[in-house]
Amino acid sequence: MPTAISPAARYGSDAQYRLFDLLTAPLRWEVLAVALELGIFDDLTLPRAAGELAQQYGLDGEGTELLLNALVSLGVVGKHEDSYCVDGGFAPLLTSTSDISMSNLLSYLGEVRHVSADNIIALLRDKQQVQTGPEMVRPEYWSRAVGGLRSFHRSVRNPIVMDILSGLPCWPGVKKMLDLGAGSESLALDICAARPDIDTVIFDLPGVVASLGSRVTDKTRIQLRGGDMNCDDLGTGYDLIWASMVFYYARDLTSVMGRMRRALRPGGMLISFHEELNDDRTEPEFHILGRLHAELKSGPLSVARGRVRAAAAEAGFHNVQSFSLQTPFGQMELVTGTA
Ligand SMILES: C[S@@+](CC[C@H](N)C(=O)[O-])C[C@H]1O[C@@H](n2cnc3c(N)ncnc32)[C@H](O)[C@@H]1O
Repeated sequence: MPTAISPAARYGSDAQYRLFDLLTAPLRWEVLAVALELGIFDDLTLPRAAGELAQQYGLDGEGTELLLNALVSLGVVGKHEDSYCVDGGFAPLLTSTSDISMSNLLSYLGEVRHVSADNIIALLRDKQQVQTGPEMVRPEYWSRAVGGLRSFHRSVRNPIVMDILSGLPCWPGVKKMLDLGAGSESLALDICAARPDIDTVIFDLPGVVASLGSRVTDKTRIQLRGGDMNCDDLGTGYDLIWASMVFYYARDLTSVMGRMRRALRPGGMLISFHEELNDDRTEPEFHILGRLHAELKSGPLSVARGRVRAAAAEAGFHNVQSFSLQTPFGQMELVTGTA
């Protein structure tokens, strides 16, 4: 007998789908954050039953199974015959002992970026009254952020940066470079390992630099320089300046660019690595939403489209060029110029 009803393959409007997806979005993160907090991924490198894990953590058995099923629905854990195991592609990123673990990074970024609806309203009403949230324009914020930045650099960012640097035509000739607003010693260490003939200068705020000293053992190859890029001496004779996600703190970007141009040897290269927003400052979503908490707290930070290129040209850089790159941390713009 043919069935009396013939359901449509897909009901509802795109807008309805989008709204239900937005409703679900925070839960995706909360479930992942719970698993990171409990260290579940470290215990799921081999298949385990929900009951076993519940017993190990002293948790409710039924609830643990619900949580594990939710992790399976996210696609980060697999389930086979009632045993759970972290998915192979995610294992090195989510287990805490892996070299490229993102577990500390995700917890750090979750704290920095996420903000409750109540706190957004409080920030909109009177941000001076809100005691919490990232104050990225204050030097003290960056002294506390070093661990989070280090974990970002090691797990995700440095392999991308090393690929960019080693692809530069000028790279084989680079003997001295500056990592401006480095945030951690991690890139300098990777450069030192790949190219022991390069001397790297790490320039950052004095509080940040002070906390990096103990991690830099080879002080002949890696030099630490504390200061404010707006007014303090950046050093001289660089073949390359790498400036990544630091221009938000330039009081006058053209003037800082001029200081960088003079710090380079003639013919040396500046590389800027920053996001760029569209002219309406509404895209890309990753940067707009990701910065909302920090910007509600401290005012707009993100770099507008063309801003770096224009400042580089105004400051006298030649052959200014721009390249858009897709990265796991959003679309980025690489701007290069020659001194
Ligand atoms: C968003 S982090 C970027 C770190 C790293 N460059 C990266 O790409 O991940 C911003 C960095 O700029 C540094 N910074 C902020 N203001 C600065 C200033 N006036 N002079 C030099 N560095 C500054 C901070 O200490 C921090 O390390």
